Amino acid sequence: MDDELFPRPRAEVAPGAVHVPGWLDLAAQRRLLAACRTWARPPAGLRTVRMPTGGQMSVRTVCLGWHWYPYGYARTVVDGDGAPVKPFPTWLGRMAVRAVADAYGTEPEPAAYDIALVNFYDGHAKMGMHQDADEKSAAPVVSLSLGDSCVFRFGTPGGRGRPWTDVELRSGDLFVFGGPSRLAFHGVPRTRPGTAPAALGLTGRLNLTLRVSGL
Ligand SMILES: O=C(O)CCC(=O)C(=O)O
Ligand SMILES: [Fe+2]
Repeated sequence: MDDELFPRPRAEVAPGAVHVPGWLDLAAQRRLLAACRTWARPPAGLRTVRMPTGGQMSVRTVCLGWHWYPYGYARTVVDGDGAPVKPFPTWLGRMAVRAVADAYGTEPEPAAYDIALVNFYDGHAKMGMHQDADEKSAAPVVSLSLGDSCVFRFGTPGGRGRPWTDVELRSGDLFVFGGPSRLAFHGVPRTRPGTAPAALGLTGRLNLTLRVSGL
């Protein structure tokens, strides 16, 4: 976006992990938010994920293309209402390809993006350090953020502990992680409630990760 008081530069946080601030302008954020609201509706809508350990995740999630559950992918909501997962739209796949090219400064290369995980964070939600490792493809993960800012903690593939870099992700920001960082541990220790752009009309934070299943 061009209305930042101080422009935030594109930054390579780790090899293959690139933060592109303000990649989506307000109009694009609004369109994406409207789509998320549609996807959140049942059947196969927003749900709370229960972990095999008995706890539950504090984010609420809806999936497109493939349904993620701990720890795998299915075509139906196997740990919820059993409905078929909503389709992954072709426009979202084109957006993912463009995002990777913009982040890496390369020509767009066709890639079969076929999964979106949409996570909703209320003011208390967070996400522990984890790897996105249930995909068979090594294609980069594309992350788009809407609404409240958050602290996005980006570590290494070696383990969930330090070293890591804390990046502030704001509404409209893009973060791509691939190559040597594809399996880096990452998480969201906190969001910053009340920081969403007023004109967006979202209380809380949404994050979409777009992935290639390789399935
Ligand atoms: O909310 C974020 O920025 C990260 C989400 C994430 O890591 C995931 O969905 O696997
Ligand atoms: Fe993740």
